[in-house]
Amino acid sequence: MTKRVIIAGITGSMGQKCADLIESLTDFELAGVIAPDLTADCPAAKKLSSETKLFIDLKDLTLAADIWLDFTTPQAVFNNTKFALEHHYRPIIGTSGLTETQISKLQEIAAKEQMGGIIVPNFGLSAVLLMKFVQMAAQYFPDAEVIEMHHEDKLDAPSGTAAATAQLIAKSRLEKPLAPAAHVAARGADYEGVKVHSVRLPGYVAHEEVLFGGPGEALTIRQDSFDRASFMQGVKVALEHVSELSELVVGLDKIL
Ligand SMILES: NC(=O)C1=CN([C@@H]2O[C@H](COP(=O)(O)OP(=O)(O)OC[C@H]3O[C@@H](n4cnc5c(N)ncnc54)[C@H](OP(=O)(O)O)[C@@H]3O)[C@@H](O)[C@H]2O)C=CC1
Ligand SMILES: O=C(O)C1=N[C@H](C(=O)O)C[C@H](O)C1
Repeated sequence: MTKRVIIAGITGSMGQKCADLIESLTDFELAGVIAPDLTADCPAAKKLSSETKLFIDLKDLTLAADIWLDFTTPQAVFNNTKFALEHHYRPIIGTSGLTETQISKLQEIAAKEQMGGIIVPNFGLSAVLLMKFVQMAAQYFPDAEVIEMHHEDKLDAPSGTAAATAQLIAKSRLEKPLAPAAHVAARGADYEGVKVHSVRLPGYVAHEEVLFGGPGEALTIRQDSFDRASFMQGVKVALEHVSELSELVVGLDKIL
């Protein structure tokens, strides 16, 4: 049966790419889209089928749909996900910026509503694998720092991927790091004792490097998204499998 999808953030870079993806898939249709400045004559709306409903505010959104695909902003994502769960749209959340406390709260709501869904810090396969590999490395190299590099339009820092990577390193370490955690700006932000450095430059898309250091040796793990196309296979997998989830999970590896 065809699954009906709502895209939140349709006027953005990822929202646009996801609309094209859904258009190309036979088992999915774009039932509705939402963005605060959306108008019927804006370029994002003009490309859509006349069947797709346009919304600018959650309070007006009443629609029969199966899936909520969110690429909005760190400010909007918590309320959007809550709304999706409470209206029984299965959330696929690509937007960065959810804190651990917010994720726990959303997982509680999902359990109460008996809804499954997925929060994906990064849909790129190279980033999913990087996050697997860093967990292994952190068991042997407790000293690690993360450098994330993104395009100049990225609003938030550090990236959701870097925050998730730092948390995975912190959880996987078996010993305390040796390096002192000096709290000065030049040493980066501190995520559970893992330093994270954010770079914003034109020409970049989305990149992450994790440096591990030990006595007399070092290990570097790096991934690069050179194009947003790198995220679309992961979005497709999430669309295909989100309905199999019975809780709100974090990470694309949960359904790969
Ligand atoms: N998980 C992953 O693999 C990836 C995640 N991302 C994340 O996705 C998010 C979006 O990225 P990107 O598309 O590049 O960003 P953009 O800034 O291009 O798009 C964000 C869009 O969200 C819209 N928006 C803002 N508030 C709301 C709201 N309350 N409801 C609906 N729409 C809203 C904005 O509209 P307006 O401009 O009118 O405010 C804008 O169109 C970011 O958090 C980014 O980090 C990005 C790439 C991959
Ligand atoms: O804003 C982006 O571009 C990206 N955001 C996500 C993040 O914050 O980690 C995923 C990817 O890095 C691209």
